[in-house]
Amino acid sequence: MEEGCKSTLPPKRIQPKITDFENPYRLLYCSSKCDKDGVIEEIEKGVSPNLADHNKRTALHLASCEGCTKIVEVLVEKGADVNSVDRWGHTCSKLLLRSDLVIASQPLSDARKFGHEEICKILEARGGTDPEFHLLNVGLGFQIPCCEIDHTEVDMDERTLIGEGSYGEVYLVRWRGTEVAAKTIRSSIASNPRVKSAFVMELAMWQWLRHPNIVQFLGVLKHSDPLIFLTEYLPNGNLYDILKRKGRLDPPTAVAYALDIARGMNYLHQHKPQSIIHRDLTPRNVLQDEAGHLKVTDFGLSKIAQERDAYGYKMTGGTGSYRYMAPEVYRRESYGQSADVFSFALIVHEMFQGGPSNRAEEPEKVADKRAYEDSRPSLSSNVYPEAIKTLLQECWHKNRESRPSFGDIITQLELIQESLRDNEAMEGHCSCAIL
Ligand SMILES: Nc1ncnc2c1ncn2[C@@H]1O[C@H](COP(=O)(O)OP(=O)(O)OP(=O)(O)O)[C@@H](O)[C@H]1O
Repeated sequence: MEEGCKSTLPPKRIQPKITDFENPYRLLYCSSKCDKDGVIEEIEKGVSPNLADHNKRTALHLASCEGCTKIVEVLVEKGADVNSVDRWGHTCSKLLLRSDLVIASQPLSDARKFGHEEICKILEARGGTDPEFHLLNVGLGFQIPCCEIDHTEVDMDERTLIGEGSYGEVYLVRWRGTEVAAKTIRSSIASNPRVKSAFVMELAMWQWLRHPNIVQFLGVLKHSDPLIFLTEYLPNGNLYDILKRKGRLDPPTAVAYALDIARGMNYLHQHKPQSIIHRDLTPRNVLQDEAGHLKVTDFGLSKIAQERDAYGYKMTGGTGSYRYMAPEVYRRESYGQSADVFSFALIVHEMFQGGPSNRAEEPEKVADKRAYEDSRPSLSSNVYPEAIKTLLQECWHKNRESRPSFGDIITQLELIQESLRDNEAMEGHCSCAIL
């Protein structure tokens, strides 16, 4: 404590912020990470076991997906609703199946989908139920595991344009009384049956994913041409626009945002049986929800962009992704999860900086210099806490094996977040005492 700082007053209370993760995210995060102590700690603090995120995904949904039997036991013991239905209700009751995998919005369905037998038994014993599924065909000539939505349920005439990406336009539409985003895939792209089927297969994978920091996929519009799929609507737009509007973020907000992205990415990388590598993690592919939390979107789709390249289509790098591209990806070498860690570091750097440090330079030139001259953004400004500087240097290390995993990044960011809170509390305490 600083000299002259009296300890007679209680520390100034830090007002909860939109980016505060204490509630409910810690319960949800601990549940998805099978952290039993963390879950018990949160419940003992008074957090409801039925507390849910913006999409009404509860801790039980997450633990059931991840196969965290011990967490499921604790939650049901503490009164968690085994039949809680998320925001999308039974939206995927019409499911396209190739195997006996299922998608649904209830914990039992989540557990069954991932083959967590023991959890299924626990939930069934407590009266857990499972929605109904059907075999359907999306009109591609073969059956694929993808949730299909009847076009009569979405009034495309009432659509509002939100933006445009390299695949097509994105609209705000109403579906069953809820505002959702409708992403269109240009006919020029989707008319190629191979590209279309690659897209739908990626979407099919996306539908299985459920995490508070991953944009929720809802389904593909039946017989749509251009191909249209629905995801949840994130009203606050993307991180690129947020940074353009707000400029540099204060360290607690930047760290909270970084944690959001890292948690979403960790979920993708830990996905079983196959890890999901994003390949195109950029501020434009990170969206903000009403509560101020960030969610990662469009993973896997860049794979198709590469395929499109082979067919003569434009690569996503042209829209700015080059700025975030790992050197090994740019050099067209083999790459893995650590390529996403590299992109993540550049995004975090921008959050502290208020935007890209080399705006004037062509994105491709930037990527080239990173790949062949080991050029990296400057960390000389005093806006970066020391621990953040160290983390960024590790994450954009030229040797990809030296980059940390997202699990490690989360641990480090949580420590940084804690120390920022301590500093804030200490500063508040000191200024109160002095006043
Ligand atoms: N689910 C969503 N909710 C709200 N806005 C969205 C949603 N998805 C995309 N958008 C907005 O629509 C615009 C276009 O998004 P899209 O994902 O098609 O392209 P992009 O990510 O900007 O570029 P690219 O396709 O090259 O990656 C962006 O401004 C984005 O913020």
